[in-house]
Amino acid sequence: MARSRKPLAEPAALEITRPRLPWWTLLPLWAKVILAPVALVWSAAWLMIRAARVAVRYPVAVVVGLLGWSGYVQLGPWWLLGISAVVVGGLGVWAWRDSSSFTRFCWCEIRTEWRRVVVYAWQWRTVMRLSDLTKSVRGAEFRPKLGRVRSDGWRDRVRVRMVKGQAPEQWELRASGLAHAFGASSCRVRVRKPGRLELDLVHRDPLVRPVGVPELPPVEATVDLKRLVIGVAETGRSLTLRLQGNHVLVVGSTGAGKGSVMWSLIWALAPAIKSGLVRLVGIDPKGGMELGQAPELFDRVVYSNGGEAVELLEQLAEQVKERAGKYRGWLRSWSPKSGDPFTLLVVDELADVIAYQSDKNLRERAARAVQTIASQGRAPGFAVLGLVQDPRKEVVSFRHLFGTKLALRLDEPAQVDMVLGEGVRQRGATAHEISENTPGVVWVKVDGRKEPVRARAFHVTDADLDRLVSYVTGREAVQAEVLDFPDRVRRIEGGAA
Ligand SMILES: Nc1ncnc2c1ncn2[C@@H]1O[C@H](COP(=O)(O)OP(=O)(O)OP(=O)(O)O)[C@@H](O)[C@H]1O
Repeated sequence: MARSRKPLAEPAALEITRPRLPWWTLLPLWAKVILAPVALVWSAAWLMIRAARVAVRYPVAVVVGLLGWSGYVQLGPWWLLGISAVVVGGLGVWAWRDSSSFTRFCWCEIRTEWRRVVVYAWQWRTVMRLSDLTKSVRGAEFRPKLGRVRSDGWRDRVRVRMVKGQAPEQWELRASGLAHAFGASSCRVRVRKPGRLELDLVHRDPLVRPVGVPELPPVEATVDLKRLVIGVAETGRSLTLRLQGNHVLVVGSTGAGKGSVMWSLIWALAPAIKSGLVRLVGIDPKGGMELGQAPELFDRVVYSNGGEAVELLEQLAEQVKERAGKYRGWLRSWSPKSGDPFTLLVVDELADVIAYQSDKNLRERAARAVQTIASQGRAPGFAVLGLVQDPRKEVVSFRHLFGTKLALRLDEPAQVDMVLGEGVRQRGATAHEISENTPGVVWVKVDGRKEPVRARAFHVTDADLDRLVSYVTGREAVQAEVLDFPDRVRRIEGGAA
């Protein structure tokens, strides 16, 4: 039987892409000869730039490597070992005698270089691809460039050059994934300049420990009302608040530490309160649970949200107008030479006064007065410190009048947006994630500054408040006498207990 020679199936067309040769291979030989020296110089310059970049990014590794190599060549292995032991010993003594300067100038540098190589440079390409932050156009891949890395111990600051056409919002959406990929607990995205970002990859919270109040300054110390130190930022710098020409809104759930922000501010004002330069006026609708701890510091304090509180607010609103009239054509804004005291109005639960008051008339009068003080009081030397538990619309409708907003621990992400404004949470201000174990930790947003700041207010204890009262009044604080509970024997002897 004749066997058919026909194949079972037609072979498939060969489907391979034609190899793309570099453009210069297509040049004629004479052009290659002419261009060879130019290419050589260009390659040498490129190599030198790469080497310089490595030296800038890894100075410790490069210097140690070069010194080690030249020591080995010139002196031999035993000398090199001896010198290395002496250097390591010297560094150990430095770390032991002055750990802060050692950490700052030496350990930080070593850690930075190590983390750059091991964590970021090593995984960069994979993480960028898996996070969908690369772009492919006609077979060419465009990848964000890893820039300078700086490791501060508790966070790594990683600079990035974005791919053209990319937006910071794309990075903000992927922040959580990036944090997990690089083994961090959170990632914040900051825009440095067009096309350049800085990622804050946070590993641990530097604010877990409470921060005690600083020593009270001498009574003659001058107080800068534009820079009052009320705590410590996570970067280790002081957290300052501006009172002159400003109003401050503090929002936090119950037990979040609103009291510590308020008392830290009053602590910073102490010399000015003593000298009469600053006058405190307070409203505490919770019956004095907060301001009642140190009423001696206040010029006037009301412990309700009723008629008395509303009258006080209206008096202040009237004073704002009077002062504005007095300063007209004389002073542009309040200064100590006006002879008037700078007035700080502290309202412990602002919502109780302007929103939850059941009497509609009182509520509206209070809201009108607070609005007058907040909108017209900056220049004539009035500031409002409003503390709020519940950032609902009725309260936060006043938000735009407060130049500085502080969000302590909040219950939901939406509340963060209500307090700090849209987009601030995406930039990292996750006040709803503050732990219940760290009262006093706060996100601060100042109008006109894009980046929010995370910090912890000083922890002002009852003993500190007693010291503050003695400092301002010059009298010893009166301590309540704690009596022993009568024991059983005395009760029987004396009849009824
Ligand atoms: N900055 C701080 N550092 C350490 N502990 C703090 C700090 N602030 C407050 N605390 C502690 O947290 C607890 C609650 O603080 P605080 O009463 O100030 O909260 P609050 O927000 O005013 O609460 P509430 O709304 O119920 O009045 C207190 O036990 C206090 O000692």
